[in-house]
Amino acid sequence: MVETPNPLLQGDKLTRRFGGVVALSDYSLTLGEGDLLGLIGPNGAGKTTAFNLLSGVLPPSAGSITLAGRNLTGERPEVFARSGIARTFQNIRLFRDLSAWENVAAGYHMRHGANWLSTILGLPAARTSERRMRDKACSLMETVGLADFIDQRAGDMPYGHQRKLEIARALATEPRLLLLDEPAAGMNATETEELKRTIKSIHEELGLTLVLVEHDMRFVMSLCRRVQVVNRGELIADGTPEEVQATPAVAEAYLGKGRGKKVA
Ligand SMILES: Nc1ncnc2c1ncn2[C@@H]1O[C@H](COP(=O)(O)OP(=O)(O)OP(=O)(O)O)[C@@H](O)[C@H]1O
Repeated sequence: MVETPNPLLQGDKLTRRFGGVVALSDYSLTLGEGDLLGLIGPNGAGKTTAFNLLSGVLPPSAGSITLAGRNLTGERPEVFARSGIARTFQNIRLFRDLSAWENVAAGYHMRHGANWLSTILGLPAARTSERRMRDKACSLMETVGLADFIDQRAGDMPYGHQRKLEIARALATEPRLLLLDEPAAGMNATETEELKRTIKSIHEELGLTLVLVEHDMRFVMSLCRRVQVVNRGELIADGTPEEVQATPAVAEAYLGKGRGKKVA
């Protein structure tokens, strides 16, 4: 296990049951500022459940979640978001008919609250704040490599760009911790490489703490210095990519399912 003094996030013995199904059992996670963690595991292992608990989408059946010393256990997702935990979802959830920058601006509204009425009425203060928001949104779109797509309708953007736009929108909530749920899902090799660069730059330049769930092993192992593996709701490994790959339970978790998937 990894020791982390002054943790940013502490998930302690998190358990989630759905009727008789234990989706996650006694799962613990401690993250320091600036950590970049990959969470992997076979289908149905409990990864999405872990993300749902860490972002407040679901309350845990047992256990606790603390962000920078504040106990968030049982709070609503909005409270998690305002406290600084942002996430993306497996399925793209953009406002398809809005422009790319407006989607990013929606993230600012989530964080700071929106005065939509003054925006609609076109009051001068609202116009100034809209300009400011557009500038901020553009700068984040630059960070994720979408500077050329500011005014494009989100629904018309290529798939890989839409996924990066979701990341920009999550960044607009000014998170302390960003959870990325299968960010490379459905991407081709070029898009995946671009995404890797984007995540690296968010991590290194913005110094953001990140956790990502991903099925693409190569992607996780080459990006994350720390990897956790869950299987059947239980944490079975937590360490460097090399340590995790040398853990017999990890090979068993993948190979034992008869899928012959190599952990590499
Ligand atoms: N809302 C729910 N109701 C009942 N069972 C659920 C629910 N959500 C998840 N489960 C069960 O909990 C277990 C863990 O599911 P989870 O979606 O967290 O796994 P996962 O690792 O994200 O899987 P995948 O890689 O396939 O997305 C599975 O057995 C799943 O069927």
